[in-house]
Amino acid sequence: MSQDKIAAHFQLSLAAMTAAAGDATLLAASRAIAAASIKALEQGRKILLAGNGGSAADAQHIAAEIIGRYKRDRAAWPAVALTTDTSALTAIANDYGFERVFARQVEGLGQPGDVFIGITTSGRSPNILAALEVARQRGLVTVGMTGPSGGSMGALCDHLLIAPGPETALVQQIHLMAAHAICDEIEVVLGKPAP
Ligand SMILES: O=C(CO)[C@@H](O)[C@H](O)[C@H](O)[C@H](O)COP(=O)(O)O
Ligand SMILES: [Zn+2]
Repeated sequence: MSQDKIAAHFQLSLAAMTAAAGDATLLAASRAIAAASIKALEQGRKILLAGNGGSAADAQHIAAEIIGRYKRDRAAWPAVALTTDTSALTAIANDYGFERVFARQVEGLGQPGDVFIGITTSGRSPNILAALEVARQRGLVTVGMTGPSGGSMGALCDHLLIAPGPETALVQQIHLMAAHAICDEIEVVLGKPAP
């Protein structure tokens, strides 16, 4: 691979990030997700997250920022990625189908007032849509993070962040940038140094 070709990946990323930075709808959604997360954490609720593939890694990354820390030393806040327990994932997939792997965990772990963040760049992953449905039925705040093809998720989501990336990888990059901004806001508002 030529260096020019590698540089082109960075240029594409730059263009996608520039589009995202000027996307008022995305910025408003990010603010709203931060506010909903702050409200839930203030009330002692938790944040659940799920995604497939790279978005599973993003779910884990975001959960780690919240329960560990982003930039500030402060109390731990409850956040769980539903992508990590291979025993639960394989049992649920084996017994109920892969479509239920997150929905079943939301059913077991989710409480009214918790936040569920479902990440799907296409907006079409059945296991994320099923989990959003269960989350809504159980009274969780439902958040979707998706790409340009995921607009129909809006029917299942209290807050929907649509990243204006032209392909999955760039949508993922925008999701992660938005998530870091959201974590930053949560820490600024709630973060006091740990005792
Ligand atoms: O990371 C990547 C591509 O960058 C892949 O692993 C990607 O996440 C997988 O193909 C996922 O299955 C895509 O699912 P989704 O984002 O459409 O819900
Ligand atoms: Zn990837």
